[in-house]
Amino acid sequence: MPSTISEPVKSFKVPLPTPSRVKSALPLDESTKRHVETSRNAIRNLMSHQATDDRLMVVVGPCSIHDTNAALEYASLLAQAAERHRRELVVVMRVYIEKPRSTVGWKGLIHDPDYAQDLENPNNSTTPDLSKGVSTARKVMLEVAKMGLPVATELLNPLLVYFLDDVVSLGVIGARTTESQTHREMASDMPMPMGIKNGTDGGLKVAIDAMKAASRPHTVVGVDEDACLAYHMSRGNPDTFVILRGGSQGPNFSPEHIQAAEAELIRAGKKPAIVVDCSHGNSSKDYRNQGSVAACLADQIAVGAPIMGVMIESNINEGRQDVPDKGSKGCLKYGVSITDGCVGWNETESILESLAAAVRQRQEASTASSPVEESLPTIMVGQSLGDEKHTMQEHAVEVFV
Ligand SMILES: O=C[C@H](O)[C@H](O)COP(=O)(O)O
Ligand SMILES: C=C(OP(=O)(O)O)C(=O)O
Repeated sequence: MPSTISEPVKSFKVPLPTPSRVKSALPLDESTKRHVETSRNAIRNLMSHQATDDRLMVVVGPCSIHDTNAALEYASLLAQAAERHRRELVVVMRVYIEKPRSTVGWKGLIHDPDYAQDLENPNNSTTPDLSKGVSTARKVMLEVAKMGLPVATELLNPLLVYFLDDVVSLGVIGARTTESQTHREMASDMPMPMGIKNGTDGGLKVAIDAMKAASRPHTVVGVDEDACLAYHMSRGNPDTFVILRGGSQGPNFSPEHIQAAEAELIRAGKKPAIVVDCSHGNSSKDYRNQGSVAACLADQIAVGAPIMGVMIESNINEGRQDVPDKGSKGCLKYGVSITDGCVGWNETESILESLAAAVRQRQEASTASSPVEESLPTIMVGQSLGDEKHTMQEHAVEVFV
């Protein structure tokens, strides 16, 4: 007969350092701090369709990071590509150190920082090790940021985000937590722009509800400098946008989906800033489809669709591998995802090329058709949207004055 557990949880057994201790041990230097601030502002500008920045954001990188050496090799390839395309693309690296699981599975570097090393050493089975994980995750993000790449990550555990919030340029709320009040409270407290995915069923309303909730102040529970539970009022985060990632009802990256999403955002009084994920529900969870999704998005971008950014799951080598058991020496393939399948580096480069070419076309078209009014509906929309008595162009004028 199974024993019944009815005792309440009395205490947590393994202490974690406080976020402020880890931040002081692994500080942001002044130039990295400036880089984080500049890239957050660049993303904010893209969200508000500033005429001063007509580039496309591309959030690209591994589904998850399990091997920090491979992650940094990937980052150095990406930093060079970002430099090549700096006139067309704002390249942000996915540095995903925590994974939401549909049921169970590997939960990410922050829980299991020694995963790759432990595989090589059958006597070493020390995981999970969150104390080390928070520092390992912070170190890899700092390294990526120092290479000049803005860091994007899914903010999953609302207590762990405070170990990383100063180094992340773009936070994401994933499809499994978009409807969660705790995550909306966390988003309202974050100092960076936040992308909010549609729900796993493809529903956009939960993401728009999350944007509305995150824009307001909330009571948020965290820990103080002495590791005691505490709370404060968040400021409210006005810088949120939706990420269309498809879902169980199918993909949502077609021109009709983008137009419908734009209309829904405007009806809800939100800026029509839309990022589209080429992976997940939009690729039917097959990484080999990401290239054709990106090609369809490039066609739309070239003719001025209101797509502010694109997300791609990419790694050094393509595909995925099952998580080998601890001690399976030599089993782990280098630079291959242990979560979702990713496109490899060569394909990533050609996707970036084609997105950059689409942006050039869009830039050329907008320079050629200079009358400002013609391009107003998609490039000048301000935060005061939502009043249906106003036309888009009137809103644009409000933003200008
Ligand atoms: O992005 C990664 C996965 O899609 C997400 O973590 C869910 O994975 P799972 O359905 O394999 O658990
Ligand atoms: C888990 C992810 O995405 P989603 O929330 O869309 O499933 C992800 O981008 O890693």
